Amino acid sequence: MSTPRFPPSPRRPVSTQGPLRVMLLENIHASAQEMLKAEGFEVERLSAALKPEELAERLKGVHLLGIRSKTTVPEEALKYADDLLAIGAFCIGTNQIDLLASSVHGVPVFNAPFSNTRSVAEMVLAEVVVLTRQLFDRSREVHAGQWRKVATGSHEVRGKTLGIIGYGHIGSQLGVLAESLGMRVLYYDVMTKLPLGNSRSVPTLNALLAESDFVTLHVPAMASTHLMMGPEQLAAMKPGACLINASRGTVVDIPALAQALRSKHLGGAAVDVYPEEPEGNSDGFVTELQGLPNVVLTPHIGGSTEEAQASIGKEVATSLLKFVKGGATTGAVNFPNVEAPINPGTHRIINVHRNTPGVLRDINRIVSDLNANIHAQVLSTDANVGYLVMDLDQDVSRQVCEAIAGLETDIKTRIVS
Ligand SMILES: NC(=O)c1ccc[n+]([C@@H]2O[C@H](COP(=O)([O-])OP(=O)(O)OC[C@H]3O[C@@H](n4cnc5c(N)ncnc54)[C@H](O)[C@@H]3O)[C@@H](O)[C@H]2O)c1
Ligand SMILES: O=C(O)CC[C@@H](O)C(=O)O
Repeated sequence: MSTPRFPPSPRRPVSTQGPLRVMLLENIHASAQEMLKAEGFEVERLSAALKPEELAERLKGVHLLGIRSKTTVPEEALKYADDLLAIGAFCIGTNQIDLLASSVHGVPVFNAPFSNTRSVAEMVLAEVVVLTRQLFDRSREVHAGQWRKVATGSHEVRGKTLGIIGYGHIGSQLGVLAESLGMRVLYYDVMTKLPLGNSRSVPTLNALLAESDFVTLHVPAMASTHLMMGPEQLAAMKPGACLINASRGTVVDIPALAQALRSKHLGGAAVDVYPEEPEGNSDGFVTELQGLPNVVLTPHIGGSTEEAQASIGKEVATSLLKFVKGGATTGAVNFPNVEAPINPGTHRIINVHRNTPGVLRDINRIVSDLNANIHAQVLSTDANVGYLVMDLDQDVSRQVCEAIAGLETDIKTRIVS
């Protein structure tokens, strides 16, 4: 775990006077824009990702940032984003964001942990059939005027074994769908998971690779999953087996996969995610896998269905609104989770501070010196930051807010009135 680098204390509350500014990147669904606009926010919606330097520049004065998987949010982009209240990752993966830096800059990150999982599971199931029947190759041939009616190497999926690596929201749904086609389902996960249907967990990755006709990856991008399918693991797969990766591009060693396909050790592959992906739809793309037989290449569209995107738009916009309006951090992936009922007739102070001893004492001294009455106070901390939601009498709330923002330990303070 890297050491947190706290920004200098802001000395002033975040200004939330006037309409809040929202920047949505990467073609986030219009459902999010509609919800945020309905609250009176100024919403700018762009179709592509921004490079970190441009992002840093354009984040000045922005209160809410919405991204998907292509926008990298490094610490540098957060340094001058003094007004940034929260980031919405309109997807599942949050590996593109420096979560520690966001947390110590007082910026919670919200994602959509379930909304696109069914879409991914359906696409992967389709790919199992497409690969075993070599449908894309046959289709390409007929498009080119070639008639190759062959059965060799084509199989039914009934009775074949699907090996799922990562039995989370996607992997477990996929297992249930695959059983409905008569497949045998094995899974390997680092956590103990409830097997659904007749699926069976195996104790090691190698045990899964040795038995599976199809191996599909559904793990997050993290140090322990980096290149987890390398030359050794690919060699451990059954001859003629197919590999599917719709998780993250860093999980599979692409040159090793290309080699395993060229040598015909593997019978095919479907790849949706790549170590480096273009930022927008007009950019070109090159991978070593292009042109190989029985290889399905898709442009990171596992979760790209209208149903999933509309639902993600609403889910993440709802989290952002609950945070802006009441300070709720439930579901934030990098922040202490707090959700306090609204106290009508009070003003709510939202404060993020360095988690060092004595901060609550200092804050309560300010409240007491200003003779303010506390109606509610909820504090939750993690290793780096403390997150405080406090409801006060309206007449003193602004003074209290300004005094708290002046504390050495302060990271971000605002008032919701
Ligand atoms: N292609 C797409 O468009 C698309 C869409 C959605 C999600 N994704 C990717 O799919 C990933 C999985 O999504 P999910 O919703 O199922 O996540 P999840 O968190 O529900 O499940 C991930 C599972 O992987 C397991 N795991 C972690 N490290 C492992 C390891 N080393 N070996 C085996 N298992 C391990 C976890 O214990 C967990 O059960 C996401 O993190 C995201 O990167 C891609
Ligand atoms: O929509 C995207 O950009 C990412 C989809 C997927 O990889 C996710 O993490 O949810």
